[in-house]
Amino acid sequence: MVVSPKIAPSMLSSDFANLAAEAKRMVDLGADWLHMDIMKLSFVVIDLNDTEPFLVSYLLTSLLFHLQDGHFVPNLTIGAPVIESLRKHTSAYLDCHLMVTNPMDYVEQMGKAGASGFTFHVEVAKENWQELVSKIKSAGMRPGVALKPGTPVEEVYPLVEGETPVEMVLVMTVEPGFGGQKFMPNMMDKVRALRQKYPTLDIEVDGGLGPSTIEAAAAAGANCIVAGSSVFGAPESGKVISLLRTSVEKAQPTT
Ligand SMILES: O=C(CO)[C@@H](O)[C@H](O)COP(=O)(O)O
Ligand SMILES: [Fe+2]
Repeated sequence: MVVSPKIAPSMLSSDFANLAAEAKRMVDLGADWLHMDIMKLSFVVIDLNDTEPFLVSYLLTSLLFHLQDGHFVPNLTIGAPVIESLRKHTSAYLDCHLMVTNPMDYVEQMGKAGASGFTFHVEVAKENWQELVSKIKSAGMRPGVALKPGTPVEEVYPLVEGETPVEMVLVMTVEPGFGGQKFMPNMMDKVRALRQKYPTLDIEVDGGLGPSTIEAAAAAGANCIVAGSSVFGAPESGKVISLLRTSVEKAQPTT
């Protein structure tokens, strides 16, 4: 075994009202990591004519706050307070995927909240990735870098080879933003290129993974598998988790 499989159910597809119980259920069914998608709202539509003045002022203040960051993806999910609450209920590895435009702003709070891995997007960290990676490590988290489908894989090479390297590359196999989308098989070229160059690197795939797509991802060399709708939507989630693991194990070269 060169790299060990890490099966990471995406909690984006879980019942948010029962997050702690859902996390325990996944760990009991064999999950190695819990994948937490942290996204920021892109745009707010409000009808000002029909709104109380105090609410208008509150909404405008929030909107200004959001605009400092929020235009990476058109969705709003969870943040550090939820990670902090969940951490009280589980010791599992919380694999946090930050879909925000200013990841640096979140390092300290995510570290304090109890995040285990902090994966930022290369598209928004071209200028400051070295400082970002150092801060993530100092905050006690494992740094990872993600790339969107349209981003060439070469863009992450310097981050893997840097003096303070990232420890995981996350290849997006759908456009970031939502669960339940269709897997993009052509992204496997990126995974193959990464695996050939870095035999022991953790390579994560995220988006549309499940029984019908895992073979392609595992054969290309992915070992960390994020799966949301295929795991939570299955009648027997544990069977899907085991199948994902077996596929990764089978595809590994034996040493
Ligand atoms: O980062 C994302 C979406 O932006 C993912 O982590 C999804 O949550 C994966 O969900 P499925 O495609 O497996 O349903
Ligand atoms: Fe994700």
